[in-house]
Amino acid sequence: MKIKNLLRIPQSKYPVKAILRWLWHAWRGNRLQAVLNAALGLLGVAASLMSVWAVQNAIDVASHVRSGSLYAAVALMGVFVLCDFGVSIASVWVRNILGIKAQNRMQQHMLDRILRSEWRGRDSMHSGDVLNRLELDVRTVVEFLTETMPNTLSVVALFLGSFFYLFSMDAMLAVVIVIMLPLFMLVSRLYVGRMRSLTRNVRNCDSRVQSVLQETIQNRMLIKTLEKDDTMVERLEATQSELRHNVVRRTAFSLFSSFVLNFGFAAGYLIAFLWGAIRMYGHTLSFGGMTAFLQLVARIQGPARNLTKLVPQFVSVLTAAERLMELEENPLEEQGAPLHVAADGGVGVRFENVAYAYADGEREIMNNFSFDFTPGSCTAVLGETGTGKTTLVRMILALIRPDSGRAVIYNGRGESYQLSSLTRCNFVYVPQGNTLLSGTIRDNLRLGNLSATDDDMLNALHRACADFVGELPDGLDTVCSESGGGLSEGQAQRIAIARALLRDGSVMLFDEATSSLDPDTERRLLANLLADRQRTIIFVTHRMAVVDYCDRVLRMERL
Ligand SMILES: Nc1ncnc2c1ncn2[C@@H]1O[C@H](COP(=O)(O)OP(=O)(O)OP(=O)(O)O)[C@@H](O)[C@H]1O
Repeated sequence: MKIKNLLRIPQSKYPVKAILRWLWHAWRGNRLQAVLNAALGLLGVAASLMSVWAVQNAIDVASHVRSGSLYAAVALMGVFVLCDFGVSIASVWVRNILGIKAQNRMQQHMLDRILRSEWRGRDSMHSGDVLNRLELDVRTVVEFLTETMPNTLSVVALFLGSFFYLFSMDAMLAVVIVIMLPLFMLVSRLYVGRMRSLTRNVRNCDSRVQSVLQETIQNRMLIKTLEKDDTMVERLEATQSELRHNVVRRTAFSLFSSFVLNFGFAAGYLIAFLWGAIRMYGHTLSFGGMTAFLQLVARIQGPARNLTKLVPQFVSVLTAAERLMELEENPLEEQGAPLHVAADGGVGVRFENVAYAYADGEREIMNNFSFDFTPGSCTAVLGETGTGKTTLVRMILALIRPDSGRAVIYNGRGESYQLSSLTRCNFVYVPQGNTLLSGTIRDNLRLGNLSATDDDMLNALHRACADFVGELPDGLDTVCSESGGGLSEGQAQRIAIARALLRDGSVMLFDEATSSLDPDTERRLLANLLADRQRTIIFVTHRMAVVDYCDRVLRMERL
């Protein structure tokens, strides 16, 4: 690889200033741990510097340069060693216990932010990528904020302390070190730029590997039936090989940089040694002084080495923060108290001249669309595939917004409100397919209403024609695996309907919600649902049996 190529700095998405501002906000949530770590680090520095002095003192006493008790001098050395032990035990405790708390807090914050943001009809990132960011990038950022940064403080303090000690012994050498600092800054700037892009590539590839793994595991039954086990393993190998390639490039650059750095350190130590030896030869430095001098040079090189080790960590955190900032790119939905529309005289939904096209879509899905789902009505929404039925449901639930025109929820009192995330509380929605989560049936039903009693749940299950739950050996406590595993599609669908019925909304929205039911169960379910005519009902369906139960039909046409 050409050295010129190694040093090339590519552009990054966010300016460093914006990333640092983001990190500063994140740090404010983890102050306690960071401050504790910093305090422990500084105590460690104090103990370390005192032990340099104690060693010099003991050697000077032993070589009669200074008077005093040798035993007391060695005992003092012991005390500082013990202090060092104490500090390191305390910092392991703080790191492990408070560290996991800080990580959990940041994960919760990020998840909350993702859930509250706008969705716009399609996720821009693969869920495997999002998970990878929530696990690894959160860990990198938290470790940096709560460990690396406070440790940097102590490393800098140790560096400065040693520097002034050295200055008092040999001003000339200390000044030479200061002169070298700008050179170090320049080299590290080049290094950071290049390393950032290499790290970004590695992290992106790692996300892709996780995405392939997750999708394969999630769909392993489908893959088995398509007999594509080998294809998926090959796909994993292809992404992994890309990851390996990027890791090799980063490692090559990292080794090259550390070779240059270590060469510099080794040369520095030899020069310092020669300098001290010449002074000792000329009797301007004692044996104890020479020992302390070499220890100090090592103690300056130690923190300087540590500072250079911080640079790759700094690079990693810039990359991790950037990837987390991308998770926060989607704007937040309107936040505030839910807007419950009073159900006096029933609640309806009205579309007035609505136009809509997906941002990345090729055509308009709605154009001058008007329809009134009047209070208490039961409407069947029909239409060929791709005509926009699901888009209509998304708009009612305010997951997407009209490009023009008005979509409102209103009641018999004449109050009307623009559909938004705040009006979502008025809807009871049963989506297509199996939407149960892992946990017991009770856990799933509680998602509909956290305060529902067992009686409420059994009542809702009865209305959803899911009385079979009562006959299961564990009843409501029956455990389902992911996506309602252990239940048939039709059983899972009816539990999902019961879950929706437990929600207290005035408008019920069913998106192909009876597709897995046999005709008899479907008829009983529809009769139960329509017995409650206080609610407005919207069925998106292809099934004629459903249409027979509805009093109105909305036919969606392809534009
Ligand atoms: N997130 C999206 N981005 C871009 N285009 C989309 C998006 N979601 C849907 N579409 C397009 O919008 C059109 C309407 O889709 P929609 O899902 O609303 O149809 P549908 O009537 O519900 O179809 P089906 O009966 O097959 O469920 C389709 O042409 C589809 O390709």
